[in-house]
Amino acid sequence: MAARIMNLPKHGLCHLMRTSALARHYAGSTGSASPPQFTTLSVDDKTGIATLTLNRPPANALNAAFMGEIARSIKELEKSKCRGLILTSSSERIFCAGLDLKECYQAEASHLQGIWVALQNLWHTLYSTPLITVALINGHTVAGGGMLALSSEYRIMLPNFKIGINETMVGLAVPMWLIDTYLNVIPNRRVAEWDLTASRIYKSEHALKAGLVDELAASKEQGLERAVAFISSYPKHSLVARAITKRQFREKDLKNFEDNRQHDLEIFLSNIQKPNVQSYLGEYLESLKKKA
Ligand SMILES: CC/C=C\C/C=C\CCC/C=C/CC(=O)SCCNC(=O)CCNC(=O)[C@H](O)C(C)(C)COP(=O)(O)OP(=O)(O)OC[C@H]1O[C@@H](n2cnc3c(N)ncnc32)[C@H](O)[C@@H]1OP(=O)(O)O
Repeated sequence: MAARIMNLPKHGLCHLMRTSALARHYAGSTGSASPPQFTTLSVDDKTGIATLTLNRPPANALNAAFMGEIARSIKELEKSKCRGLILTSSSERIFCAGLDLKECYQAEASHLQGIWVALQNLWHTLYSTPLITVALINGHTVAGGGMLALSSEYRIMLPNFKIGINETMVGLAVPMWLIDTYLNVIPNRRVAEWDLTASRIYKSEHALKAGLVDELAASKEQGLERAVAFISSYPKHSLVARAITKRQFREKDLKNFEDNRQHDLEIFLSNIQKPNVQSYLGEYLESLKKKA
């Protein structure tokens, strides 16, 4: 792929800013002059396809800064009239392990609020984007990581990894906007209800059979080729009509979310601060450490 890291394309399909200009833009929108820290973004000039690589070792766990960075990149790509976006990970084992649980444990309410608002914004940005979105799931992806994959339009996964939404296992309810996102992929309500109440985690091969992912690829390289083929299958002249159609499919879910945004935040803050949830989180974090 003739990709360049944050460089100006020749043909005008993508009008991305150079890195320094992007940094100035971030400064304007966030009050911070720092350039992207946890992601790399490359754009193929010829295809107009961007690849956003998640790079927050060891697990691409989502904190507010990381989520803000992903959402801002998507917004930039929209403005640049890029055609499609491939989300992938720099790790060979983990696509995304969901929220950074270390930051959810014994944290100040204001910090927890920042995390949840960033998660809400990221979901809204990804779920509503007119870009053609593909998650190239080259590692485990659970909880908030599952959200990233399921909010994309097409999922290509490498073998022998795990995917799913395991919030009830962490002791918390799945928010309605994530249920809607799940139903958009697995429309069988009984299966979706069972999966989400039971915190069901699928292995890649089973996820393909269940329709949770669309394709398996033998390697990241093959997955990238397949992702480009999927995005390129939409002719240029249909992109606007395509985006409007996508929006119409997702509009009800987006409106439900907007109507309940504040309530959703309050539920999260109340649940996450409960002593039993915090105590479970502490044990869960210990169990993750012991694995190492
Ligand atoms: C708090 C929940 C709140 C609300 C939920 C309500 C609504 C849901 C809406 C969507 C939002 C979701 C919330 C979440 O995302 S909660 C996050 C839940 N995540 C998990 O349960 C994943 C836990 N991790 C794993 O299961 C495995 O790590 C994984 C399968 C991803 C990879 O396994 P592998 O064996 O390859 O690696 P590990 O050795 O386990 O991990 C490597 C290092 O990464 C650290 N790690 C892993 N996950 C997290 C995490 N979520 N946060 C912070 N750190 C994480 C792990 O400790 C290892 O670190 P080191 O020991 O190497 O330092």
